[in-house]
Amino acid sequence: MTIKVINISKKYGKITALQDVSFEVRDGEIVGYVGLNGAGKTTTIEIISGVRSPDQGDVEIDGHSIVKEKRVASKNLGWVPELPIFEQDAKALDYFIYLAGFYGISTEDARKKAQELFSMVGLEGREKDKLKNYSQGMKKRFALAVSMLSDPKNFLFDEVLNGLDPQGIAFFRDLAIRFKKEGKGVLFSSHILTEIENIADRVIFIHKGRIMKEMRIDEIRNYAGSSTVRVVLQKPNETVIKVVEKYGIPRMEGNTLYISDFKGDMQNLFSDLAPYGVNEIGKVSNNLEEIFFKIIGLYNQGT
Ligand SMILES: Nc1ncnc2c1ncn2[C@@H]1O[C@H](COP(=O)(O)OP(=O)(O)OP(=O)(O)O)[C@@H](O)[C@H]1O
Repeated sequence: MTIKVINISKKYGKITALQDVSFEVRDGEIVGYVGLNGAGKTTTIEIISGVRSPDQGDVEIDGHSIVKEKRVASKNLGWVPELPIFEQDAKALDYFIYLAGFYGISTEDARKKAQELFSMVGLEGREKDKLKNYSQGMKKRFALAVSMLSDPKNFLFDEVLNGLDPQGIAFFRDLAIRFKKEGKGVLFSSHILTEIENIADRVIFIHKGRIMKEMRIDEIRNYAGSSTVRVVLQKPNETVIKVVEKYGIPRMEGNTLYISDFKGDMQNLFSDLAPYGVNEIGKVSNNLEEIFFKIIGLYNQGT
């Protein structure tokens, strides 16, 4: 177990940003943290990283409390913020060496580390540029290099793909996969489910500060791959459900019948439903965005 979020809550004045949020990110696992803008992702990540305090609850990083043992706990944590802001007039390399000082790394060792890490994040040749002149993508790469100073076992990527070019997106995705292979844990937040579908092992859905659901990626894929049939009936009654049970998992909403995980023949279904007057019949796709909306309760169509 690596990152353990235990019942954290956070309010900003009257706004409840987080309410009783708990989850884990284990070794060698990429966990997607998905929610709409304002759902509470950044607040969660800032609390895990120790830059923000929870009103209640705690986070353990490899068994160390971020609230009570911040120094030890945060040593094993690398954090790439959503919008790294480096307005310093300082040159990237100088600032990197300065920050390395906080980790007890000497200037000489920091220079060596810089060579390795600037090249690793694709910033070689740009060491002498001023940070304020870096592009957003470069700032993210720089934040990543800084986050790797203590060679942490756990990473927090907050909307890291946002605003990146395709090369930058591929870079951060590949990196997350590499970390996973090295047995590290990665929490990867995003407001777009498809963005993390190909890399995450599990997805945690957050909405209005609460965890709505946790799903393994294969469960999400199965869900997306299964089809749902939607039938609008003229004269439905309570016997309909029994009649269509053999086709999948039925559910009535007013005059509309939904059969999720549909297996069978549409013609046969049509005949079986004929006595109830079929107005409309058809398959509904379950794309990832629909699944997302369904899970967070903003969408009632389909299953
Ligand atoms: N410093 C703050 N002061 C007051 N309210 C805040 C502050 N930071 C966040 N909030 C509010 O807390 C809620 C959660 O915000 P948060 O930034 O954690 O969401 P998010 O999921 O990261 O959103 P986004 O995808 O837009 O970054 C929102 O309602 C937001 O307006």
